Amino acid sequence: MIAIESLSKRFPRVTALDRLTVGIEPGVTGLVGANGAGKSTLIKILLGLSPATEGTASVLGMDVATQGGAIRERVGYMPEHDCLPPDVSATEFVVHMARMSGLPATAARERTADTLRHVGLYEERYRPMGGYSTGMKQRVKLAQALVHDPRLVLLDEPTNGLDPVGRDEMLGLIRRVHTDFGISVLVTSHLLGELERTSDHIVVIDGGRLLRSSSTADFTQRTAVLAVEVTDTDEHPDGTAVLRAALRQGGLDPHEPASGGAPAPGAGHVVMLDIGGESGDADESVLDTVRDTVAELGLGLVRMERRRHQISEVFTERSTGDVA
Ligand SMILES: Nc1ncnc2c1ncn2[C@@H]1O[C@H](COP(=O)(O)OP(=O)(O)OP(=O)(O)O)[C@@H](O)[C@H]1O
Repeated sequence: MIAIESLSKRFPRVTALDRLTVGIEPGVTGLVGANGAGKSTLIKILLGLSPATEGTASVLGMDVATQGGAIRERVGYMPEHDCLPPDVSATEFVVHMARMSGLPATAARERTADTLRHVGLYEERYRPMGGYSTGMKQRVKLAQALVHDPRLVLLDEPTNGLDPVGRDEMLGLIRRVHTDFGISVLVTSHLLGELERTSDHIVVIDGGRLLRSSSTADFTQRTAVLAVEVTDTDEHPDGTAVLRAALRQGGLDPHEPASGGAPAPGAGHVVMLDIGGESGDADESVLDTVRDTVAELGLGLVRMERRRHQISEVFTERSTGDVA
């Protein structure tokens, strides 16, 4: 869908993209990076709206430097910021965008009605958009990106400003853009864990550089971790500290739960251990060691739970130097 080769974008004082090389396959791809990582800059270059300083990129086989117009005919784009005229209705606006994309008047009206229904806007689509909630505005922005039936859509922070329920609904809609219509999606987010369930593939950029590009499953399964939750006792008022020390003596390498993301209930009493390798199969002897250590210390064992890494942990580990 997209081929990016050694792409750089330098502004006078900032390098927004730094020799980025990555390929995007059909499906849903999450482009993840902190604010300022270069996501919006990349999208603007892919649409042919902003020239790269160096390097090349193509979208659906078309060169972004010379075929921007043709790319924008076949690609849908949902910009990050509020961009809707307040005094026209969603229907008027989306019909207009469909006409701009080259649809004849009748087809534009039909496609607009279908698309607005698909994103969950009904009677309110005849009202001026100035009175819409953020969630409704985001839906209109998604609808105008889809109305001309593109092969690919680029969605820049579509969950921005939404509450948790609105976020989940938007992510569900995005997933269905691919499953129901076969349209490929490149969707950005600065929230690291947000796209885990929505995307087939995750690309992480940081400071304009590629940090990692892999399937979502690879991201979260690469290593298994064991969460061990214990109670405190009168003898050991800090159960996790004493367990960590004892496990280290036993040759294991326990660590604290990653910060970021909502702490799980009881997170203050959890010790994490990396177990198993690429396959995620735990070495049984590690489980035995943990159980015996907890028993010898006389702590209560609340749970031993094997779980997958979360994307946010990839970042946390990176910053502490554990993962290249
Ligand atoms: N027109 C511009 N002139 C100068 N600097 C720019 C311009 N556009 C972006 N930048 C800078 O380039 C860097 C990358 O910005 P970009 O908007 O691509 O990041 P982002 O990952 O999309 O973050 P956000 O989600 O906050 O928009 C930032 O440091 C930004 O300040």
